[in-house]
Amino acid sequence: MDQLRLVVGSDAAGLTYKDILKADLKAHPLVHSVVDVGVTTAATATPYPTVAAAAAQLIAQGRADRALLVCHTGLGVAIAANKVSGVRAVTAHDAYSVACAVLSNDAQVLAFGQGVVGLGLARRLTGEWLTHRFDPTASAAAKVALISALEAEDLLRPPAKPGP
Ligand SMILES: O=C[C@H](O)[C@H](O)COP(=O)(O)O
Repeated sequence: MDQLRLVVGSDAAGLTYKDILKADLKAHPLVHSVVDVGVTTAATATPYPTVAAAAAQLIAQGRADRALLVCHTGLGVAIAANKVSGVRAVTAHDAYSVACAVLSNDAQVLAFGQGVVGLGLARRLTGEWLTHRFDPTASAAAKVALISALEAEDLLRPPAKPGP
């Protein structure tokens, strides 16, 4: 199984978990590298969208394979990461969802809530997450391609106003 180039990031509310999970990841045989986009101290006020965008952009640029993001709930970092074109981010706190996020949705970003999930479970889920790989020949791929098509066609843009 290929090693993964990872990014980790958090706001101050997710810093404790982010640093522990980062250490776990750096020691894992399925991990090639870990880039930390911050924050690095509890006094750092960088807001969660800024951190999430920095991590997601590394993925969109092809400089990382996956990101693990932590905030208080795991919700805000996922919402923000999903604003970066080509990035699919989910919040998941159970093993089945973590597996399906990769196998079904080809999500590159996993988000945890430090205020939601226990540290032991977060560490276990992180280890399991590393073992999952999306199969581009699976039927799920066509549905993931539809997500990409939504971005490419910019279907969320308001329709042009009719002419006079
Ligand atoms: O989703 C947002 C996160 O939980 C964040 O850590 C806390 O955000 P808030 O301070 O805006 O509630």
